[in-house]
Amino acid sequence: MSVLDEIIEGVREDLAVRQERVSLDELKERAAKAPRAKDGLAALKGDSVRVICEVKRSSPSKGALAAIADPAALAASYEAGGGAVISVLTEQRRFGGSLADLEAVRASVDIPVLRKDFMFSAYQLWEARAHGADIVLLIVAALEQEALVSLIERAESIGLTPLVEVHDEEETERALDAGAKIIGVNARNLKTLEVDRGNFTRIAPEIPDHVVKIAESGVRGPHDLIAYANDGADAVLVGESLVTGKDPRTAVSDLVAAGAHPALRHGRG
Ligand SMILES: O=C(O)c1ccccc1NCC(=O)[C@H](O)[C@H](O)COP(=O)(O)O
Repeated sequence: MSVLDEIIEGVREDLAVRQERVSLDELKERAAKAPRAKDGLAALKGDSVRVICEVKRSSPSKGALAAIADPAALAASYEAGGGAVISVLTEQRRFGGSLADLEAVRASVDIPVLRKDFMFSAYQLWEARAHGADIVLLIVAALEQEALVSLIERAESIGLTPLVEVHDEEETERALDAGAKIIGVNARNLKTLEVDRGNFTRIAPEIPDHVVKIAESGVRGPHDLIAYANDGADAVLVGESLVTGKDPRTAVSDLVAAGAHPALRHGRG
């Protein structure tokens, strides 16, 4: 079984428990009371390279990364550093996250919040909205085409912005066929868990200009952001280097400053 299949099996089991406790109708009621969703698309494209900052305690590739006792405080420091979006990993077994983290982060920042999880059902989208998410991740490798199309439509219909994640050219074609407006190219191979930043270099030219391009994984500092930006990234998604560093606010502001350099402005905005 692949790592992705293993993760999804655990997510299905945990989801079944939550579905026993909270009905879809209850979730919809909570979602109706949640503050209006923020515009994820607008936050991710502009005349500088945007930085998506992740709350990530652990990962299948690295194990424990950081305890993160107060995800709200971490998110606030990301926002203070100039982050454009906060990504909250809500998967529990391998990443140590939760919907409580999502809710705490939502309450602590004004910028859009991404629920980063392994989504395959409308119930999870309603959960995301009910707990304050503005953006949701949809991983092409985890979804049949019909499900991908339907989840994109459903997400948009409830006010969420879908970020569609791909790993290769075939998945990119599927994402475009499904109508994705934001595509994240993940440098992390889901079979080997190795990071190859060249993935973005190879795949970005396949993505039309009107689609927002996000380079995910493997950003260790400004030099990686600049390399991704030179290959056409509108935004980068950064986890490990921020949660393992000493000063997340400064690390984010260094990335944001690099992304605002006039030399990177060509074709942006
Ligand atoms: O991080 C992992 O090991 C991982 C394994 C399997 C599926 C997804 C995984 N990570 C999720 C992500 O996409 C990253 O958290 C995100 O892109 C940030 O990457 P990084 O800056 O390298 O932590």
